[in-house]
Amino acid sequence: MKWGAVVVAAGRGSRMGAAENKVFLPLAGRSVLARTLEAFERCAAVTEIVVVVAPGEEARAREAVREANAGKVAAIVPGGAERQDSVCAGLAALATDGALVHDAARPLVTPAQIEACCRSAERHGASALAVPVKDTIKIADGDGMIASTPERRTLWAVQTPQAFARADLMEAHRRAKDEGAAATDDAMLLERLGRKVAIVEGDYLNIKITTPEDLPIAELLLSRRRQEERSFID
Ligand SMILES: Nc1ccn([C@@H]2O[C@H](COP(=O)(O)OP(=O)(O)OP(=O)(O)O)[C@@H](O)[C@H]2O)c(=O)n1
Ligand SMILES: C[C@](O)(CO)[C@H](O)COP(=O)(O)O
Repeated sequence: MKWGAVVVAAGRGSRMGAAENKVFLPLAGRSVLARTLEAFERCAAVTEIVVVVAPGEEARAREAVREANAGKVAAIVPGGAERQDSVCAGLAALATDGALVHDAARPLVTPAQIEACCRSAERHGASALAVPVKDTIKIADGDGMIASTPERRTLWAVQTPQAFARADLMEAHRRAKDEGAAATDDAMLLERLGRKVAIVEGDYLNIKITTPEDLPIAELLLSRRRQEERSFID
């Protein structure tokens, strides 16, 4: 199957509290978006990338594409009010049968993880990168009291990329829109139709840049990764 990626970058980054969209903040000398695009550019399984940006941020996105030397970027399209709307806009511009969806705000994703999601989706129909939850999770009632404790061994913290047959995901988005269903990730849209999504175990380093402390952590992780790559070559 040919794989294309929708990289969604059209959020506001309100929890980051920066003066600009967090995906354009610098991370080890390049923007967060450029770092993310580099990973997809380097993944052999991906043939095409669509970047979804907030209207008015197209020029900044083009700059990130240049920084990343991302020749696979086929289109930069405007996103919508919610992440779900932005994914939908990206899917419409993608030409491949396979569709990966990824948050621009997860710049530490690796080409190997992207490839693993593609292979798992080819086998199972759809897949999502995730890690086992380490903490004990509580469900609270409306008064801030603990209501119950779900069995931890069944819990996974889901990340992106998530991989689908493009037609299946477009249909799931169409159904969700018609039925007024909102989802914080794309796997949820297939789940609600009773479709299976396979978990691909990723790693805890594929963090989402969400709040200010995430940026220095990502810098540290990137520099450690570079050191490891250098010592492997030496
Ligand atoms: N309308 C939206 C909202 C989010 N995103 C993208 O979806 C990813 C994950 O969303 P999140 O981390 O929540 O980003 P923001 O919405 O930008 O952050 P916040 O919720 O703090 O405003 C990000 O890459 C973001 O740019 C998007 O493309 N379009
Ligand atoms: C898709 C996602 O990154 C999976 O962890 C996450 O759900 C995005 O959520 P957010 O509310 O947009 O931060």
